[in-house]
Amino acid sequence: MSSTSFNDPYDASVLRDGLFADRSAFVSGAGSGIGRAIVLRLVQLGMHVFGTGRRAEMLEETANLTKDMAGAFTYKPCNVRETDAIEALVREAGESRGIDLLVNNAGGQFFAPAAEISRRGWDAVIDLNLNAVFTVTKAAYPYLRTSRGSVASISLSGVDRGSMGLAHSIAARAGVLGMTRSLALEWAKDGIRLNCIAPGTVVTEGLAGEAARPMLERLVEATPMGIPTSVEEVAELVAYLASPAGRLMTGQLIQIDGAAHLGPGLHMIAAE
Ligand SMILES: CCCCCCCCCCC/C=C/C(=O)SCCNC(=O)CCNC(=O)[C@H](O)C(C)(C)COP(=O)(O)OP(=O)(O)OC[C@H]1O[C@@H](n2cnc3c(N)ncnc32)[C@H](O)[C@@H]1OP(=O)(O)O
Ligand SMILES: NC(=O)C1=CN([C@@H]2O[C@H](COP(=O)(O)OP(=O)(O)OC[C@H]3O[C@@H](n4cnc5c(N)ncnc54)[C@H](OP(=O)(O)O)[C@@H]3O)[C@@H](O)[C@H]2O)C=CC1
Repeated sequence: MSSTSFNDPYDASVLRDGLFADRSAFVSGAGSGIGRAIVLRLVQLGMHVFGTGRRAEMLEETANLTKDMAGAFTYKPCNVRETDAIEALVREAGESRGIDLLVNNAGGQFFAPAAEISRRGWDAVIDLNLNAVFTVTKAAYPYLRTSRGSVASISLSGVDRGSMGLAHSIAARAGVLGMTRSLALEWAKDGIRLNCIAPGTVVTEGLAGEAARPMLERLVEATPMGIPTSVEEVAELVAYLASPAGRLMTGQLIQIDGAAHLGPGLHMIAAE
């Protein structure tokens, strides 16, 4: 186990300043972890980002962090599982500035063996990680068509091979991957590109709240490269895919995980 602190900031920036001047993004789960890092990088690159999440105070903190940056961040709290409300919010953002980039990042689950997942628990995770992604993506379609924009959906490393303790979440993310590939075909004629980005272990508040430190150490040890994924490198990949360099990237699953998905991998670690 390396002595690297789990969440040291990592300078992953390779894209040029001003890259996204006059461009707009919609980011869900913008108040913490990976979503916040994505917002910060996009705003740094000049974008106007509209963010959402349930907790206003977290979104406000993200806003404070963007104050001196080139672009801008505005937000409104919303639960992505409330279909009418989130559709209205996407419309509001789209009508005010358009949407060049949609980032489906809000998500999460509880870790449990499948035999202990109730039907309500299953439905809750599918609702958050699959149904809401479809709702938001469909609501953004008219604006993405106008901008010939792109979509990045945050997935999970191991989505293509299964993961212990995560049957519900992997099923949902595999659904998003299928949706992404299908829409990459359907919407190619509109110039819209859609990709899934699958991080390995990212030591955000969200994961650290679930797993004790020894579990985090096991997660990192199960990563062949022995390094957790930083929020900054996920953010840079999102920005790259939205940039002109990503012009032909669509329908992809990109696992940014230090080879965790190739095994022995995170997918074999059971919740304890
Ligand atoms: C611990 C480490 C294991 C190792 C695994 C290795 C894999 C590593 C890589 C994975 C990396 C992933 C990281 C992340 O995703 S970080 C983000 C983490 N944060 C979260 O996930 C929090 C988000 N969770 C939620 O928002 C909610 O839990 C959720 C949407 C999933 C449900 O919300 P809701 O409010 O609808 O839920 P309720 O409380 O009303 O419950 C609904 C039913 O679900 C059942 N439930 C809830 N928790 C559990 C549990 N822990 N075990 C079993 N069942 C659970 C609950 O009982 C309800 O059902 P019933 O009414 O039938 O009881
Ligand atoms: N950390 C990790 O190791 C990995 C994480 N991921 C995925 O990356 C994404 C971001 O996770 P991460 O940053 O780590 O964890 P966080 O818990 O910090 O982020 C989840 C974000 O989603 C928001 N969110 C959750 N439920 C809803 C909802 N119903 N409506 C609106 N917003 C919601 C939360 O905000 P609020 O609570 O205010 O609503 C929060 O900002 C998730 O999809 C996660 O599953 C994927 C691979 C690995």
